[in-house]
Amino acid sequence: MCCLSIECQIFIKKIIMKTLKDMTFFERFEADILCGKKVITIRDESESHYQVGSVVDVSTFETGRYFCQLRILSVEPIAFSSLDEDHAKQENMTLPELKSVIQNIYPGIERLFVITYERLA
Ligand SMILES: CC(=O)Nc1ccn([C@@H]2O[C@H](CO)[C@@H](O)[C@H]2O)c(=O)n1
Repeated sequence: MCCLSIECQIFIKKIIMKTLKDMTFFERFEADILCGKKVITIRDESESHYQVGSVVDVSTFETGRYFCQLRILSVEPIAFSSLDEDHAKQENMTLPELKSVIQNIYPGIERLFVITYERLA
């Protein structure tokens, strides 16, 4: 039995549902996303819940500033060791750059997910 009021439970559920539909990016990637040079993101398991076909509101990680909406096209598992030039190209980076960025964000994590998206106007 939950001791919170029904209003409180609904409020918490709304926050959770909104959080699951949001995505954040580091500010330095905003320009590449907006001009279509960066068409994937690579995330760990905690961010692998995005539903294919859903539309997510995107904001900056640093300040929470909204900057676009993306439609999720696919969510596929990928091992860190299997990342290749094709992934790097879709990130608008070289492969060593991409691996270094990911190692900084997700140190020691092998099990990752490639999320492909399209920007909505
Ligand atoms: C802010 C936040 O919550 N998390 C992340 C996680 C990842 N990324 C970018 O996705 C690609 C592969 O990981 C690279 O381009 C990353 O820098 C990001 O911008 N923000």
